[in-house]
Amino acid sequence: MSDDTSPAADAPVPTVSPAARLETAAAKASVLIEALPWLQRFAGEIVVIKFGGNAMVDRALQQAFAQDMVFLRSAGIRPVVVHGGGPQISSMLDRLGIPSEFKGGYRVTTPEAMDVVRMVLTGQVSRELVSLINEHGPLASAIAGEDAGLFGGRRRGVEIDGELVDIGLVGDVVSVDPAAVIAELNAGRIPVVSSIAPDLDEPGSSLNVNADSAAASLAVALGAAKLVVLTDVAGLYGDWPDPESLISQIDTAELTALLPSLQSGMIPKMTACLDAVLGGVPKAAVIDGRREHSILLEIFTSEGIGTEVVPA
Ligand SMILES: Nc1ncnc2c1ncn2[C@@H]1O[C@H](COP(=O)(O)OP(=O)(O)O)[C@@H](O)[C@H]1O
Ligand SMILES: CC(=O)N[C@@H](CCC(=O)OP(=O)(O)O)C(=O)O
Repeated sequence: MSDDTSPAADAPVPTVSPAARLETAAAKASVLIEALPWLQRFAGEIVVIKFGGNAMVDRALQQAFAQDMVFLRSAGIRPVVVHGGGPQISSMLDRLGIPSEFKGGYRVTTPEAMDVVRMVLTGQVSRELVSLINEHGPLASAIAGEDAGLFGGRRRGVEIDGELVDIGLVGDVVSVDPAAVIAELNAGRIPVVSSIAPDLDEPGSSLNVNADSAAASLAVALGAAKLVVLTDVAGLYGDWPDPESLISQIDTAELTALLPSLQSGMIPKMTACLDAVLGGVPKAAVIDGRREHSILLEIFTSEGIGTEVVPA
């Protein structure tokens, strides 16, 4: 008797021994069992995940990320995605011939650049992520920080060599009304949030907010159990770029002391983790988004991966 799934008569005979197959099956079972305390710990909890622009440029990584979000949702966790898009914004500004530079890890944002930031984050990056997640079911919905009063922002400069430097339409999130995100979560959806905030001091104008910082503000407002930041390095290096200096755990006091020595994109990222944990989120982790399914390893295994920030 034969059906569609039976091997063809001339198919090669599998060479794996029954003992090896049992061993593989046992290893798979032990991975599932290792996940049990973490499934129990995070059941029903909100986890805010920041998906960084540099980890998003690869299509296969984006697809794996979308699958992971659906996995978390199906396992009873409530993921909220905050996405970046720095490289995508830079590439569009380049194509349009609009000059762009970073100061202290933040993009100097002119009104012309701000239009591009909004277009790329809400019209391109967010849409792509929503459609990838929705390949697995009608789960994801996009929310911009400008929608339904989600974020309120205030302009900020950056301190360089002790001097406050103006970087244009760049802001911090100073108020969060998470009602729209909670409504989506309660409807069983995976909210996908873009980091733009209306300027509270300039009605009608919006601010470019670093996505790490927006993710931290949202995690605090939602009372998230964890903030996970996916990026394009293994984690925080104490002595960048010495590969031996990867830090696996750091507390808020140690991080506060280390912060002034950090460079470029790590400044907003580690400030975000610090603010999240000081704001009551029990743990924040920076992990390597270049490794497929790294978020599952971070949430469901005892060791975790990358750099974990914990209260002092
Ligand atoms: N101490 C450090 N540890 C790790 N990465 C660092 C450090 N200092 C600077 N970096 C740089 O920060 C980058 C991550 O920031 P960024 O490019 O803004 O990431 P993302 O797009 O994920 O937000 C890394 O690729 C690395 O080049
Ligand atoms: C003020 C500021 O720098 N905003 C960022 C917003 C996007 C972002 O944060 O993207 P990543 O997470 O990929 O870096 C920018 O314009 O690039």
